[in-house]
Order: sequence, then C-alpha cells, then structure tokens
Amino acid sequence: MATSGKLASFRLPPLPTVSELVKLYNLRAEKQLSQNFLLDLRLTDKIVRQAGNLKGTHVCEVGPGPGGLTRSILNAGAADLLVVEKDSRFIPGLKLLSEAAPRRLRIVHGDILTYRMDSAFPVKISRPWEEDPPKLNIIGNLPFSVSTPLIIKWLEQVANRSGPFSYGRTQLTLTFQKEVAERLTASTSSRQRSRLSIMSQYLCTVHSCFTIPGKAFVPKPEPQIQQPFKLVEKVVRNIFQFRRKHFYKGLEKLFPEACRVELTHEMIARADLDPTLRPTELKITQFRALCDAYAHLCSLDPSLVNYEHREELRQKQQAKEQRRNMDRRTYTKTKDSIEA
Ligand SMILES: C[S@@+](CC[C@H](N)C(=O)[O-])C[C@H]1O[C@@H](n2cnc3c(N)ncnc32)[C@H](O)[C@@H]1O
Repeated sequence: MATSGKLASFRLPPLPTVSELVKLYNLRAEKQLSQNFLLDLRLTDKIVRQAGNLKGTHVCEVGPGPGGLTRSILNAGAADLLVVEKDSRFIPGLKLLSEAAPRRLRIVHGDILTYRMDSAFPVKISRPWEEDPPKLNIIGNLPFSVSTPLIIKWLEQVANRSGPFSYGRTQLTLTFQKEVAERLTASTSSRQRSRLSIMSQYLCTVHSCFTIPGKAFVPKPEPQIQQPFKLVEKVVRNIFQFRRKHFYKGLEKLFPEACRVELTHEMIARADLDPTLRPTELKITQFRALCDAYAHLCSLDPSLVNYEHREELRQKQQAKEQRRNMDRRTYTKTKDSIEA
C-alpha cells in the first residue's frame, strides 16, 4: 500500500516452478483456457515497463494465472491491482500473493469477457477524455482464445467511452499472438492490413513493443491441431474445394472410389460432426477432430496417405487419351491394310 509516497516493504512468495505447475495444474490438459505462462520475472518486468510508471496507480490484470506478471506489477509499485482469473486452480496461489501485499491485490474469480470494469475502480480517478489518461492501466498476457473477441469488445467500449474507458483514455498493455499483433499495427503498405487494423487504429494509437520468443512460454504454444502439416493441409484443401457445399462432399475426395462412401462415413462418425455443415462453418476444434480421424484411418491403411483424388483423375484422363490414341492407330492401320 502506498504510504506517504513510499511503498511499505513486502516480500512476495516465489513463482511456482515449471514442474510444480505441471503437477498442480495438469498443464497440458488445459488447452481450452490457452494457458501459456510467462515464468521469467525479467521478461514479465520488461512487459510491465512498457506500461510506463505504475507507482501509485490502479491496474487491472487479465488472466494472471500463476502470477508472473502479477508479481512484476506489484514490484513496479501499483497501489491497487485487480486481477480477473477464470480458472479456479490459480485462486489459492493468488491469495498467497494478496496476503504478501496487503490491501494491494484484489482477486476476481470470473470471466473477463463479462466482467463489468466500469464499477471496479474509484470514480475519482476519472479524467476528461481530452486530458491525460487516468491512473489506470490494463495489462495482460491475454489468453489466446479470448484475445480477439476481447479486443473487439474493448474497441467498442473505447468508442462508447464505457467499461474501462468510462474513466478516460485507459491504457492497454497486452500481449497477442504475433499474427494478431501484426494485424493490429499494420500500416497501409503491409500485407497484414485487415479489418482489425482499421478498427483498432481509428480509435487508438497502437504500438508494437517487442516480440516475445516462443521458448519463453511454458508450455510452448502448440498448434491447435497436432498432426503433420501435410496431413492438415490435405484435409483442409479437400474440404474447401467445394466451399459452398456440405463439407462431406470435399471430404469424400480423400478416399479412392472403392471405399469412398464407407470411409467418409466413418471419418465423420469418428469426428462426431454434422455432415451438412459447410466448410466455412467448421470450427478449428472440428477440423482438429477431422484431422485426427483421418490420421487414424491412414494408420489402418497407409496407402491412403499418398492417395490424391486429382492425381487419380489425371491418371484416368491420361489412360483415356492413350486408349483413344491406340484406337486411332489401330484404325489407321486397319485402313492402311485395307487400302493396300
Ligand atoms: C496465456 S495464460 C497467461 C497467464 C499469466 N498471465 C502469465 O503470463 O503467465 C492466460 C490466463 O488467462 C486465464 N483465462 C483464460 N480465459 C479467461 C477469461 N475469459 N477470463 C479471465 N481469465 C481467463 C487462464 O486461466 C490463464 O491463467
């Protein structure tokens, strides 16, 4: 707590180690909440420094997890830190932190997508929009699964001056997946320029601070489909070849004619999907289920791996042309011999 301009001394409990986290939280099982943690305090200090001087300020941290950034924010001197965490397993660890920094850490066990931030901080910190920003920062190593919906929601709240922006021009210091960060900051000449670039830049001044290497995350961020790239590309390419039809139409083309109907049926059943969905309606998790089902079928019949419908069509066409040429040659020969 800030007392006469100085921070009362406090000692935070150490961050859990990787093996403690793996044991405590069964990390690998928690893909759904996108739990990629930052456990290097030098790195979390560096992220927090991007937010400027936090001494005596209010901060909201999104998804504190095991509390790496949380420690850095407290060490930077924030007077009032509100953390919003969805996963109950992190709450006891956060409570320990809160005891070590009395009256400086408030814990909300909830979902940042629905949490009302407009009543979370004292009204007296509000600043008129035209003036300097209020002493309120939002900081977070955002859960990948919510970063895009969350930023869209916040941009709308910037426009309406509601939620965290009811206090004024509240500053955001956030980590994003590299591709999302590139789109947020893309300028006119960039290939990443997209709707997100315009929507964010018409309302905010957006800066890219630095790139966090993948190896800094525990566990390392993994692709959402754990199959070889070639297999995923093949499944996705076949499904999207008829983008307006039911997805099973494209899926069928993964299999040779003789077993096409049977294996398409089996793949859809394994993936537990409604065959009348269109390719554009399928979620990543559904593509994952399809790729896993296809990998299983390939393990039972490895000849499927190299099967390509287009190649089959090409060969059929070639055979047809050869037959036609042969017929033509036979005909000329017969004709020649009659004439002779
Ligand atoms: C990528 S981890 C980052 C954890 C921590 N900040 C760090 O850097 O190590 C994302 C965290 O957000 C939490 N989370 C996921 N979805 C959330 C949501 N909708 N609301 C609040 N927290 C969420 C997860 O449980 C997890 O702790």
